[in-house]
Amino acid sequence: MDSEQSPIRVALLGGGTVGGAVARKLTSNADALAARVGRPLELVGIAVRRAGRDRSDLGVDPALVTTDAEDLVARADIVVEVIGGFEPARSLILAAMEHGASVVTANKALLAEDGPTLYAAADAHGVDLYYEASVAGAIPILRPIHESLAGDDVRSVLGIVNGTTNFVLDAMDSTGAGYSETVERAQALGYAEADPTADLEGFDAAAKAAILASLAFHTRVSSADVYREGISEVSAGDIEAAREMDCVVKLLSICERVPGEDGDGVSVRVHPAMIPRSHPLASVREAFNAVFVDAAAAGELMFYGQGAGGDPTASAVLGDIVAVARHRVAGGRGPGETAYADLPVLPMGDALTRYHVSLDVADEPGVLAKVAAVFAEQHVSIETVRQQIIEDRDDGRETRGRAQLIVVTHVAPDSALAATVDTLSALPEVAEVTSVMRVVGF
Ligand SMILES: NC(=O)C1=CN([C@@H]2O[C@H](COP(=O)(O)OP(=O)(O)OC[C@H]3O[C@@H](n4cnc5c(N)ncnc54)[C@H](O)[C@@H]3O)[C@@H](O)[C@H]2O)C=CC1
Ligand SMILES: N[C@@H](CC=O)C(=O)O
Ligand code: NA
Repeated sequence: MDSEQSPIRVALLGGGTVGGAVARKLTSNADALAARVGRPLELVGIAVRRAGRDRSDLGVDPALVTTDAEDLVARADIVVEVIGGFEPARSLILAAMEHGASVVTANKALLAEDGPTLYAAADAHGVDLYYEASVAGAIPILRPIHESLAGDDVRSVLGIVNGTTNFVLDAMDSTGAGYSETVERAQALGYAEADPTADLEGFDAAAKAAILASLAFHTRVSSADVYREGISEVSAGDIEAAREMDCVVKLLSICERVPGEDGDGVSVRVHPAMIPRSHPLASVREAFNAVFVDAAAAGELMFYGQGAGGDPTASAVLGDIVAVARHRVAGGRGPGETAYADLPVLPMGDALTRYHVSLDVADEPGVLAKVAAVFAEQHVSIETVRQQIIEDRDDGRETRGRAQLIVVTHVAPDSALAATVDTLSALPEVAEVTSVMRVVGF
């Protein structure tokens, strides 16, 4: 039992982008934090991977820096895990809980893979597990869903939850900057994960979608359940096609509760999509994030802010530290996992989506009818179709006998749309399917 005057001991695992910012704010804002908690927070150590590096950037007594994370977790009331990845993060979190420490983590990859194990350990040892920083950085989104909306029924969560990919797509659209140079800038600014593949291939956004869906629908959703496409296949042609439609391309995380005759299911997916420039998500620039939540009684709610970077992420981590420290002072714990609904996660093929398809076709009689027939065979209804003659790129003269067809569909099962594109690609009249992109928000 903590005594009334003794400080609450905080151990920090990881002193990188997020850990460094947390260490600096814990130290520089110590008095205000103590007043908010009702007891001082004492930083008892920072575990790092390698000894001997100059860690003056952390702004703490160098004696606090250690490579012995196992020893550190045994000496803390609150353990803050900002190492990332699966191991040793998972073992250290479990060890911390065994020692009776509450855990604050920003580790979406681990939570989305193994959240139930962490929650079970928190229950078994009567401690808190808080992770607001793991989704959309500084934006308060998990506690609003888990606590503020606990009396409502969430119908959908739609958002931009990866700063790196938004930064890259935004730069490609607005400045025409190249893909690789923009990724390097995102890394230098501390947005990208250590391995940017996690960002660029959508793994980071998929982990966040799994966490959001689990909380929103009271159902266990893991990263493996999430349909995922990243942005590495998004070409300058796709960005241009979007611009011609007065749209932008965004990497969206979409979590929906889908009513069904045999009971509801959930659809959880991450993929690039075209959205109209007039849509509020289109104005989310650089590394910013935004999340829309639609709940039965509340209606639509929008959350916007910085989703990545040291200080913004530290804001969410510190909020969690204060929350769990207050529980220590008052006694008791915050809410645990609610997975009672146990809804099935539906396959991507069943998701209802819309496609934008650009085709380079032979400009001959009957081609449009043949293309339309492929859509009809799959029961995909066409909303708009536009044809333009393809011009010679060098001298602006028309290229004889070729045209571009741009088709936007109505909503249909994703499997039917995918099959339509496969069949179109094999048509002799179709020289090339130049762009395929899902469309959201029209
Ligand atoms: N950077 C960001 O904008 C955000 C990061 N996150 C999450 O926060 C966590 C940390 O991310 P960053 O600070 O960006 O990573 P980082 O790579 O900058 O820092 C990780 C730190 O962990 C330390 N570390 C690695 N292995 C260790 C070990 N075995 N023992 C002790 N320390 C070890 C490293 O030395 C480094 O100081 C990750 O889970 C990440 O997904 C969440 C939201 C935003
Ligand atoms: N790499 C992530 C950091 C936050 O989670 C991102 O780019 O959003
Ligand atoms: Na957050």
